[in-house]
Amino acid sequence: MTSFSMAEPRHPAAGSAPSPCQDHCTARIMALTRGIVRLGASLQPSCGRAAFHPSARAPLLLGHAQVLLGGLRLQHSAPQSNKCQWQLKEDCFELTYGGLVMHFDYVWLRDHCRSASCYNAKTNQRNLDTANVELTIRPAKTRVDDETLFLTWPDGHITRYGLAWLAQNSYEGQKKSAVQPRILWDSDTYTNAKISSISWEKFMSCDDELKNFLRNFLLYGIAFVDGVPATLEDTEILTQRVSLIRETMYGRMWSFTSDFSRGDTAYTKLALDRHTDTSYFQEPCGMQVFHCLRHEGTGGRTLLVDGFHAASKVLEQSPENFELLSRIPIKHEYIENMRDHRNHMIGIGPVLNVYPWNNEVYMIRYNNYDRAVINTVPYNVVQRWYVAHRELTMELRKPQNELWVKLKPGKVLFVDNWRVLHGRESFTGLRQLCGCYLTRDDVLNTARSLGLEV
Ligand SMILES: C[N+](C)(C)CCCC[C@H](N)C(=O)O
Ligand SMILES: O=C(O)CCC(=O)C(=O)O
Ligand SMILES: [Fe+2]
Repeated sequence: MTSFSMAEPRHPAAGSAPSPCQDHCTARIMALTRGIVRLGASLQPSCGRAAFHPSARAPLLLGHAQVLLGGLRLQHSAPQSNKCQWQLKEDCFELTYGGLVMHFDYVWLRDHCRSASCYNAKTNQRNLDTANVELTIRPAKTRVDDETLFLTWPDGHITRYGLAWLAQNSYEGQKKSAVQPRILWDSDTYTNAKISSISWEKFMSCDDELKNFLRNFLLYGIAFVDGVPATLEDTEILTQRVSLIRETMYGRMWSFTSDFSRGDTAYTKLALDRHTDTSYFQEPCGMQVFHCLRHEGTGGRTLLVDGFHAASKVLEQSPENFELLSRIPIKHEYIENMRDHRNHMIGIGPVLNVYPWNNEVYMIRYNNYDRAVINTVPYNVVQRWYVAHRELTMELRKPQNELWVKLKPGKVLFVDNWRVLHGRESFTGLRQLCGCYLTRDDVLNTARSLGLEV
């Protein structure tokens, strides 16, 4: 399944300036239109910007395009060049470019005009009032040159679209690629990947190292920093290099031990089965940071399991169970009576949250402790949901999927709480853990600012 495999990283929008790989791409497109690129032949670009060519990102479309190009019946259209063909269809504008057949709704085209009066390029915001676009609008005139489509609208306004821009922003060009590239893992594959921990000094001082750290964190959903001074303050400084801290009812930075100071099993010495945290938030916390400041005793190892890997197995084995887990809304709840007030949190959403256009899982909400009463579906659906939930649980519990680590003072663990489940072994003795939750948007923002395409 494409959505679960490691997809090509996304590339920045190609500008209109010719890129060094353009000739290379053009040659391939010409080859394609002549039908001499074999199905399955790799279109991997030989230069970094070749993703401007849509089929470089979606080589699977190649064979499809060959067939279609061979049998295209063109109406109201003019072949503009070897690599681009278009036709004004009744309900959409059809564009074939770089081996990709795309369909654009006419209102969409008017709405996405990037002219100075319709779009503010300084703020990257739309100026055009979409509500003023006639819903039956059609272009009065169409022209395509090598790299640009020109549409003249009935009122005379002209929109220019880069063909590469259209390819990149079309449904067809987008649906096969993962929004968030990832490498699914079990214990062996993660261990064999030998992702080295980054040292605290490098993490704090070198942007390239931080970028590398974030790349791995986003690909695997976990990452470690070593040699961090074992204090809450230093842990806080560390995390702020990556993101804003997400404050919750547990505080901003938290530090906890088995004193049952809060009404939750986390604050005991008991084992905790694999789970995601804050499933009882409408938007569960994106990332979690753990730093074990001290442990004098036995046990207490941390368990990590790749939830996306387990979900991909369910999809492979029984799509109907995957579907149930991604459709049925489930409630999670946190009820805590504090001395002077009460916390009551409710989060509702499916166990597997997927993007509908590519079935890519972007968030798993799995916490059997905090799952609330199911009353959102009738009993016969509940039955099927339990079957699906069981299958996912079995996957999550396979010993080969369990990565066990012992957190020690100095070793900080980052967990993508939308993906990787954590748990812990029971323990004896004094054990103190500190950490915080991070705002997912800010982690991704930092990653993008360092040049990562996520
Ligand atoms: C991390 N910290 C100790 C502060 C909170 C633990 C929260 C535990 C809760 N059952 C959940 O899974 O969300
Ligand atoms: O004690 C631990 O290692 C983790 C406990 C836990 O699940 C949590 O704090 O979210
Ligand atoms: Fe937890």
